[in-house]
Amino acid sequence: MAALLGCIADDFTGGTDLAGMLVKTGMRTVQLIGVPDGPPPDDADAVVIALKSRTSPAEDAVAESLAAFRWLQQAGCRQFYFKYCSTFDSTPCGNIGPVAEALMQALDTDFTIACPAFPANGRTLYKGHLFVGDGLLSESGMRNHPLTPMTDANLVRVLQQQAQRKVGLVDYATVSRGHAAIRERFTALRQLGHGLAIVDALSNADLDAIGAACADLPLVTGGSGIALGLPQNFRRSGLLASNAVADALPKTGGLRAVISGSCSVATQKQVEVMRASHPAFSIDPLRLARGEDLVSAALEWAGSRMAQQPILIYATATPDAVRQVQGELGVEQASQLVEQTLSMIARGLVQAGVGQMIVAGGETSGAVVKALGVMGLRIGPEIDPGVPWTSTLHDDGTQPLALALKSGNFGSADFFLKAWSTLP
Ligand SMILES: Nc1ncnc2c1ncn2[C@@H]1O[C@H](COP(=O)(O)OP(=O)(O)O)[C@@H](O)[C@H]1O
Ligand SMILES: O=C(O)[C@@H](O)C(=O)COP(=O)(O)O
Repeated sequence: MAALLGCIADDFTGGTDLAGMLVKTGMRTVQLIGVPDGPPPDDADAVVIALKSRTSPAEDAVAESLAAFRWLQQAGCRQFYFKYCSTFDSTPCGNIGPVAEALMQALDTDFTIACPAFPANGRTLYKGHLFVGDGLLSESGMRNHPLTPMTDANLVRVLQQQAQRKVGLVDYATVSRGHAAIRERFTALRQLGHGLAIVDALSNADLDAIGAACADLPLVTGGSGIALGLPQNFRRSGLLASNAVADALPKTGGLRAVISGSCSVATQKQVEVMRASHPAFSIDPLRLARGEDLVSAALEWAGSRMAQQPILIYATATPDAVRQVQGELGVEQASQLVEQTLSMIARGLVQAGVGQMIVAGGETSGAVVKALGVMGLRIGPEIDPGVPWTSTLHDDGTQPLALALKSGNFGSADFFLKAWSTLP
């Protein structure tokens, strides 16, 4: 049977976050890296196409997202999902609005929602304002993000700056009254000429109600949270089995390594914790810019060390250090140098016997996964909310690798240490 839900994720960690959420709710889910050439898998209830488009210019993000959409449409999907970050990460030019509107046009629909809420990870929305933990988005570590600094927590305003259509709000007073009230508000907003609506949400119960209200929307957009409520719609219409077990992974072996190019607050703590007890190698972008071969140096350093215990290779740095590097090299060049270096190191590590790897950072994961020639990911058990283990799929017979793509801001402080124990 054809897949039911067709998803387009704007980065690779976001893709596994969404795919993990769908798997937890009993949908058999496959994540594909980029738009595939071949036919769709015939045993998936949901397909996530992961792009690396979050920081691309809007025209490129739109073109890639439309190509993914067409493939998913041909695969027979009945509803479409545009997944972006739970902290609404977008560059100052912003491509969440343009991609959402291009997909609306392709689907010939005049209304969709935008809801990045993910309460299990502390992302809640109230009166259109996004909170990260106890504070506003604009007061969180996201204000210092190297590529997508978020300095305004009012998402109605942020999305309106990126969109042509009018952006409205489904506020908490409505959401707390349940799915029928939410649906009525959709109708009212439509009649008032709004094409997009930010939706408040504080809890998983709110996400269930929002999901139910979205049953007839051809397109939903959001973080991974609102995926919680969608599978139930397919069950109600008899399209999805009620108790599918969807997170089985093959056993893998091999050496263990962590690659981190994320400078987010959670990753900084995780790097600090791992460095205290495990071998760690730091990548300095200014040394890279001077032409030093840190790929060979890191691989040589890793050599015998990783036979003993998991190793860490990281470019993770404080906001001040990142600002200094970006001041000298420029934002683009700094991130490209780091991403390219980490992905070449990842490839070298796999060639040297690493079979289980954690990659921290969305852009970083995109670069690494591409360098490893991964075609798709099977989704396995969750390590922490939003981060599942996955197993790589290759089209050239390469052995699968156990890979965890960790979003910058997800995971407990000991994530890099404890994750191995949840591997099958
Ligand atoms: N020390 C550094 N200086 C400048 N840029 C860096 C440094 N370390 C990492 N970066 C870049 O910062 C970006 C972090 O983004 P990403 O990998 O998406 O992490 P996150 O998931 O935390 O957002 C990447 O492009 C990475 O190459
Ligand atoms: O929704 C989320 O927060 C994540 O799934 C996500 O997209 C994180 O992106 P990065 O922080 O760039 O890893």
